[in-house]
Amino acid sequence: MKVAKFGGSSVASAEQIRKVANIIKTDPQRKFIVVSAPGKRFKDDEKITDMLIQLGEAHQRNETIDEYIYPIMKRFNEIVEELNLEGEILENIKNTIYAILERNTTVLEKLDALKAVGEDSSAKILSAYLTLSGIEATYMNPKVAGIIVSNNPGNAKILPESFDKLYELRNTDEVMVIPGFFGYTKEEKLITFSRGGSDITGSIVAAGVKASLYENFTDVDSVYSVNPTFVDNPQEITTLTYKEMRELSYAGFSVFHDEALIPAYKEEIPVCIKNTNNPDAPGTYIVSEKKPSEKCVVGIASDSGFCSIYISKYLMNREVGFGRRLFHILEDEGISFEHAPSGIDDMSVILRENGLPIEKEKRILARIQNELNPDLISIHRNLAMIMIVGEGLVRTIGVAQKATTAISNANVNIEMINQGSSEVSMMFGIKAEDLDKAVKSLYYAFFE
Ligand SMILES: Nc1ncnc2c1ncn2[C@@H]1O[C@H](COP(=O)(O)OP(=O)(O)O)[C@@H](O)[C@H]1O
Ligand SMILES: N[C@@H](CC(=O)OP(=O)(O)O)C(=O)O
Repeated sequence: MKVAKFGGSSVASAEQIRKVANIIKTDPQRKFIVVSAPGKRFKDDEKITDMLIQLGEAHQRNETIDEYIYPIMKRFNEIVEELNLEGEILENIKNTIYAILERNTTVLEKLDALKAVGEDSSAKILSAYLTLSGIEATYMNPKVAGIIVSNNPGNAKILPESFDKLYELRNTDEVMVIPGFFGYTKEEKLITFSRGGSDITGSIVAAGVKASLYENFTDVDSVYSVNPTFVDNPQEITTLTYKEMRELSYAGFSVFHDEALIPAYKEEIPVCIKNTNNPDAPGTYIVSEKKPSEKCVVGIASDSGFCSIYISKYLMNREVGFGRRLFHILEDEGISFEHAPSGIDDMSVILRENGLPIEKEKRILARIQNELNPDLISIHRNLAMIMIVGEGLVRTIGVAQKATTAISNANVNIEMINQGSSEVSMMFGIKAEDLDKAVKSLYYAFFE
């Protein structure tokens, strides 16, 4: 039996939902369906999740909310009407939104409950439409399904007891439609995963019911070897290992959430990325092992929005506990770091820029200065990271030289190189403004 997750672009309109129903119809193995909230129908369209967040923020500011609720209801109204569904669903969505706004909960809990309305409504709409189309289907709330999560609003983590509970759903005769993106704490509080988290729900359900395949339906035929916004018609990837995909999605392949691989990986459930608009295309398979290929690099991922804290102190290597004290300061300030390359007298800590707002920057620099007494400390913002990924990297000579030559041919300065800790990737830090030319040059060096 298969778990199929349909992303925001797959449920963005009535037309897309009809395609989804056909895909479910053509394969009776597709028993567990996970859906996102309606996403973008065209480039500059708005995602329902973003509209719900704006509504929540306006409510917090005590603004009138009608102008925020109206476009949300208009989107759902169009979908429900075009699919000829009962208007009762719309009433239900509207009442849910108002009930959340009136509830006496914390700001973050309220925002999470609002964000979940998108996925929850999609699941109700799709199950009603499947039933109308003659497929026995039922809406299944994540609480009833057993998706139990930690109490971290906007960043839930799955709790291990969820999987046994999900296993009990395994022998269903009906198609079960589960909203993605959220679960419930043991105290029954609704908490969402991080953005893009319906992929995580799909993987959790696949692991729980021990599916034979987790299909992730989106709007591209496959995972491409580079983000298609950088290069026209990039090469398609037919097979990736979990390790490769984890690195690539962490580093910017937004087609699949980087946290979504872990549950499927632990149960060795293959994942297939497929296109709702072209379901006959074979898609990209993510598996535990693949035949060694002649290509050592499978993908080049990149992301901007990083910054680095650079610290230099003569004889740092001899100062016992220097690194620990530095990380302790970051921990104390609630900051997680991404990478920490170091030398004899120097250390850099790479962070996501949104984790280091300007108001925190001053305090942290002062603490590092006072508590670690370095010779030099500086912060560099607007950095981008490029990750070259492939299981073949370890056994291929000359990859670093090929990559650095490609970056220098693009006339781009490398601010940082990180290789070694992960056997399947090599990372380069550059200025964000140089990202486009560096990625293009790397792509041509490795794939053309
Ligand atoms: N390497 C890549 N291969 C394919 N798609 C990619 C890649 N990197 C980024 N993307 C983007 O991911 C998008 C699909 O992910 P997403 O927008 O989350 O879809 P969904 O609406 O199905 O959740 C694609 O349209 C594409 O722009
Ligand atoms: N709707 C949520 C969760 C999600 O997974 O969406 P999508 O499938 O559109 O990436 C978000 O926008 O974050």
